Amino acid sequence: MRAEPQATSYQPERAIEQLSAWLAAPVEPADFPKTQLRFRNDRWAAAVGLAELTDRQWEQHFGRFEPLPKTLLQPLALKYHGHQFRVYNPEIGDGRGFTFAQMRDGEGRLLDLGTKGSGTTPFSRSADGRLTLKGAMREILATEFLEALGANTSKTFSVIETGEELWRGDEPSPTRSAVMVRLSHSHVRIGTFQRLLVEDEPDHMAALVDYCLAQFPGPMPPADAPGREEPAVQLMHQVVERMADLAASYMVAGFVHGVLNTDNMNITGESFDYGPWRWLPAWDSGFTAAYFDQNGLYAFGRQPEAIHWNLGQFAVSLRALTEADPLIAALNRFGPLYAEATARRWCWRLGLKPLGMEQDTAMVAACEKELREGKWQPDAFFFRHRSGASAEGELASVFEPYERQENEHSYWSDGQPETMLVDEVETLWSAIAERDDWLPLQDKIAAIRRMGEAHGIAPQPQGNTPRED
Ligand SMILES: Nc1ncnc2c1ncn2[C@@H]1O[C@H](COP(=O)(O)OP(=O)(O)OP(=O)(O)O)[C@@H](O)[C@H]1O
Repeated sequence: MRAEPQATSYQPERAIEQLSAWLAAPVEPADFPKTQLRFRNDRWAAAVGLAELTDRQWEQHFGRFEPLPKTLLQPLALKYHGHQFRVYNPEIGDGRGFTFAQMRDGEGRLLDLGTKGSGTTPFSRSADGRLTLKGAMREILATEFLEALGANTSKTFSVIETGEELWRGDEPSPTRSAVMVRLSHSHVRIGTFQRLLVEDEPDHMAALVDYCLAQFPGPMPPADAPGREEPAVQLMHQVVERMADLAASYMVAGFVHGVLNTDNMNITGESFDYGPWRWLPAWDSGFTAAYFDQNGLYAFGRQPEAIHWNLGQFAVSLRALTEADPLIAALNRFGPLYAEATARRWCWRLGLKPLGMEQDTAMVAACEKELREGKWQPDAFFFRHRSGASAEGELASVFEPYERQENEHSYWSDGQPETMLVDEVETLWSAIAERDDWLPLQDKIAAIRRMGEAHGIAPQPQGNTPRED
């Protein structure tokens, strides 16, 4: 388990510039009518040496995009394609965002500050390049709640209101605008590789593989893995490992991402792009988040399969560099890795020490049965059964052999767990929309962080990074 991100000095980087001639288009930020700071993530600002900025400086950098010292010379809109709901779309790319800066954290790991809602780019098509304030608020809530539940997620770093009126089909309009900055170990997507396949740029793809292996290091493939000396095969194994863990983290969190397209799959395994997400009100594998997902492609229980399918598209892209068999061998590790990660994460959320795959898997199955039959709201289930408590009948005997963690944090004595159900999200938004009252949101963020502390998140349980501990 990792400690609190260490306060570190600011360490600017420009690694992406090696690739930008073919990976990105230089762009200009929008000139907004106003910049009003709404959220600054000082916890993570400290991790990259930016916590000392005054609010005024913060607005200049993350609302006006005045360059941070010694990092990228110009904002870079990244080029990518992607399968959206299984249909290939070659017309995407950063249409309302760019990589603004790169830096290293206290452990030398590369981080990007990427924007959303910062203006149009060559990839905007007919859209406005903007983000709604409500969309930005939803990004804050999703990232904070996932982080507190141990998922490997991008961090919402900054939200600044920008004073424009936006028109959206899925919000009462006009609606307020914002620009968001997120912190993430990369913005290299599966769709970034798909584009290089379609554009027939194998040399660039090889350079991108090398960049990923160097900047986001991971373990070597297993000793018996075919082709394990090849960079493309190494990257495939690492990405399969990370994505299996990502899929497990969604399931154990009871989280439905909603839009698991290949352009929303970060090579580092970090979850990102929080649009129509929902948390489960009940343990229902068919529960769907996005109103436009009529066929339930990205329903709760289909998320591991969707992520596995995306990995298949990653393998197809890497065929530009290597043979099929070693890639298929890597892909075939997904199922067992997913099962292992689910058992590990499930034990973690319940505060139980793992007893081995067979027993842990049986314990998860018994919990799922109880979740369904007892019609539990999932957060309430995990809260009540923390450290094997409050179980009756079959479940009590399943928990019995487990060594339990002491629940020392006061959170576990609360009457109710923190939840992130849609009604509360709407209530938090109403306070802002109707009264410009930001206090309920601030209180909620504080409560989520307290829940994270109770889980021992301070804040990186499995590492917010692909690097092995
Ligand atoms: N308002 C908009 N203006 C311009 N482009 C947009 C807008 N909304 C979405 N897009 C573009 O449509 C594509 C798919 O959008 P999607 O919602 O998956 O990404 P996003 O939320 O904008 O960004 P990210 O994936 O970086 O979080 C992307 O190319 C995105 O940049």
